[in-house]
Amino acid sequence: MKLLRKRDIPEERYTNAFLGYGPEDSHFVIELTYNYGVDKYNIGDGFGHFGIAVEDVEKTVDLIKAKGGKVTREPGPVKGGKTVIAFIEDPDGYKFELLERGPTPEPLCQVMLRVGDLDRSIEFYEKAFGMELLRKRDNPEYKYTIAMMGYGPEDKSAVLELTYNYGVTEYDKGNAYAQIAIGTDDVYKTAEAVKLCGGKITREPGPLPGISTKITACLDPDGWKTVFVDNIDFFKELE
Ligand SMILES: C[C@@H](O)C(=O)SC[C@H](NC(=O)CC[C@H](N)C(=O)O)C(=O)NCC(=O)O
Repeated sequence: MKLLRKRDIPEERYTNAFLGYGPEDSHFVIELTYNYGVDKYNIGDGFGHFGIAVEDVEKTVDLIKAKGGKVTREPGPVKGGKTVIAFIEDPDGYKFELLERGPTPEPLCQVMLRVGDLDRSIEFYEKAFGMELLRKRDNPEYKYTIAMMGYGPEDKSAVLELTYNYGVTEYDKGNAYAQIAIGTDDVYKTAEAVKLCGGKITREPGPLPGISTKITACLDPDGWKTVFVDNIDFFKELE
């Protein structure tokens, strides 16, 4: 990944770094936040992983090992499937799944979150966020079902991988993973749609104090947070 941007906000005592495989105006990126003086967080057990598509999982794992990285699951076909995967962990304990795929414009391809009721989540992300159910796969042998939700095909854009483990309705969300962010043309209409679908607005739509970027924030039925950012305001911020 490349470091795309770093910004320090001393008045709020945090620093951000934005990392990804392409520019922020057209790619999914990871926003890392360092809060002054805080060096440990609880990741909990609800957040799953970020997915990264690579052309050769085995080779990537060798490189990661050579650089002293932590591999938590060796390369091999996913249990109950064919895709070659591996899991690695960053220094803060965030998990990354490496998925073997052909070349893609968006290697940073998944955010996996565990949910307590898959159909409830699918309906929410379809109706409130306008996402599409791209794929649903049940794996009875390993007692889980996944649903891929997104705005474009899995091999070309980042998707949300929702995982339901049979019988598990609640997870500890910890205090480390924060949110996904999605661009919108109208934060006010987005907030209305979220409210109509039973989502909880945690920040009413409007401009952020100090800068004019309009945002709104909400929680899904499991309490996972999403921030919507006005597209035009965001592009201006990047200029
Ligand atoms: C290719 C795509 O389908 C996957 O990678 S699924 C990955 C799979 N997911 C789960 O097992 C989810 C349920 C699990 N109980 C959880 O909550 O994480 C996975 O992680 N497989 C691991 C393996 O070693 O194959």
